[in-house]
Amino acid sequence: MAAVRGYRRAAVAVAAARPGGGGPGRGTGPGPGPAAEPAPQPVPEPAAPATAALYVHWPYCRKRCSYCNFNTYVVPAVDEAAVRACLVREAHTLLRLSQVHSITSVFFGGGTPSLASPRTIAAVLEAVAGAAHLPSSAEVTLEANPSSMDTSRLTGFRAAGVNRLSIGVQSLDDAELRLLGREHTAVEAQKAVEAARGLFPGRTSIDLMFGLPGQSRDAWAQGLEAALGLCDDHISLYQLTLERGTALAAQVRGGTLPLPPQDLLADMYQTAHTVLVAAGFRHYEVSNFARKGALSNHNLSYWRADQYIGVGPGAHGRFVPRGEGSCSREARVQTPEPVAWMREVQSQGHGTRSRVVLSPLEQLEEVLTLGLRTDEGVTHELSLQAVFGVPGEAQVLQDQGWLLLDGSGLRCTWAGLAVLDSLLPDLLCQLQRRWALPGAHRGGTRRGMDTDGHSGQNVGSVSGHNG
Ligand SMILES: C[S@@+](CC[C@H](N)C(=O)[O-])C[C@H]1O[C@@H](n2cnc3c(N)ncnc32)[C@H](O)[C@@H]1O
Ligand SMILES: C[S@@+](CC[C@H](N)C(=O)[O-])C[C@H]1O[C@@H](n2cnc3c(N)ncnc32)[C@H](O)[C@@H]1O
Ligand code: SF4
Repeated sequence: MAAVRGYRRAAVAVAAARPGGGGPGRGTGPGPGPAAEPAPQPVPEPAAPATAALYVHWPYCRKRCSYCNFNTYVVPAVDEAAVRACLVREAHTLLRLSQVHSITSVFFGGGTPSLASPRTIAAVLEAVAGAAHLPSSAEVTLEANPSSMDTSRLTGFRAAGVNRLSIGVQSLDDAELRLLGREHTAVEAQKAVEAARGLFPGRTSIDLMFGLPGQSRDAWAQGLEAALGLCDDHISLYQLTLERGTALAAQVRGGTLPLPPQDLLADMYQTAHTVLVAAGFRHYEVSNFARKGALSNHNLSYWRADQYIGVGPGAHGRFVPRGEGSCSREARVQTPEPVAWMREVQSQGHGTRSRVVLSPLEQLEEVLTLGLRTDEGVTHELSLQAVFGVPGEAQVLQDQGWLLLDGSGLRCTWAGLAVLDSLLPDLLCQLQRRWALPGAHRGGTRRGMDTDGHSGQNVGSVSGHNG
């Protein structure tokens, strides 16, 4: 079940081995639990709130970076008027289909949406505000590349309604930036962040990468110090993932570039946690740090498994298509290739490539895998004590110091957050086993996720909601 790709990537941010060897025994999937234990009783909740976050994908970049395999295209010329018209039309269609009354946040990601003109960003926001309520306080983020963000463009984005900027700094070392295939220098990135902070004070975030080929502990510590001197109140730290098909992966696999060993990667992550927490940042998610309350509302919607609508090539969404009379939450993906996507939007109002109804168990699995990425953990949604408060994998993980279950919910310890990926299979096994108990399916599953009991079938055809 694919969640938003960028966030799955961050889930493997730190794969430091869990000490203690094999760890708790792995279950073998759904099966009966001990007869004497009560089955988890999901609490029936009111109907889904008519709110959603909205993601908008701009699928173009000027040049592909050596490490990146996001859904992005380098083309000689973009027909921006056509792309704009399609983004507007698809936003209309999907908003009507979802029947949400209010949009809680908008995120323009990519690709490089700072290459779009402010006019395009304004047109999409006007369409959203025309089809649903878009409160003036809603977070509206635009991802920006330091190579395409001069002050006049930034001013235009702000006038269009953007109120948060996420800048791909990646590194503040020129040699590292060259290795990453970036078009900007460290000084240019610094100037870009300073300009952005002037226009979006308190709401400028930077992306940094670590675990680069040849990167030493000292080089990373220096990079962090430089970033701390420059940053505003939000930092995202991504451990380099070697993506198949990228230039960097070919170089590493060909033996021309070395990757830092696992223990050094774990050490880099720990260093970042220590340095940023000492500087007043809250490590609120595996890859994200914020101070002065500057958490990313949009990304929190993903981790809390709220509804979100994805517009644009390759965008993902999770929402209930109430406009069709449905009350099942679906995982949706739009057609990735921009020309094919535009053709579909022009002919049928949307370019939805796939839609899959999520079963109640699949929804709970998402709640767990996404919620545990945050420092607040999973705080509601299901009877946590009934699922995890009984002898089993979760109990062993608690005894080993990776997990906490108490009156405020289930969450990772700091040590557990760093090895989350290695904890999840055990937890999912326990969830699946407990879910299989008689009586576990009564009632609703969680706030905002009605269910008709279907199990993950692909409902393939996407006709019936043309816009
Ligand atoms: C889709 S990019 C958008 C940012 C913008 N296009 C730019 O690069 O300036 C979002 C972020 O994902 C991260 N990212 C992309 N590929 C990655 C990889 N292979 N490993 C780790 N992080 C990656 C980078 O930090 C990047 O800023
Ligand atoms: C890697 S994250 C970086 C977020 C940034 N650090 C911040 O705090 O705002 C953003 C990227 O994830 C991907 N992404 C996010 N939401 C998405 C969605 N709903 N559908 C498809 N891709 C999405 C896009 O490639 C986007 O550029
Ligand atoms: S990292 Fe950003 S600029 Fe580089 S190819 Fe990926 S989306 Fe484009």
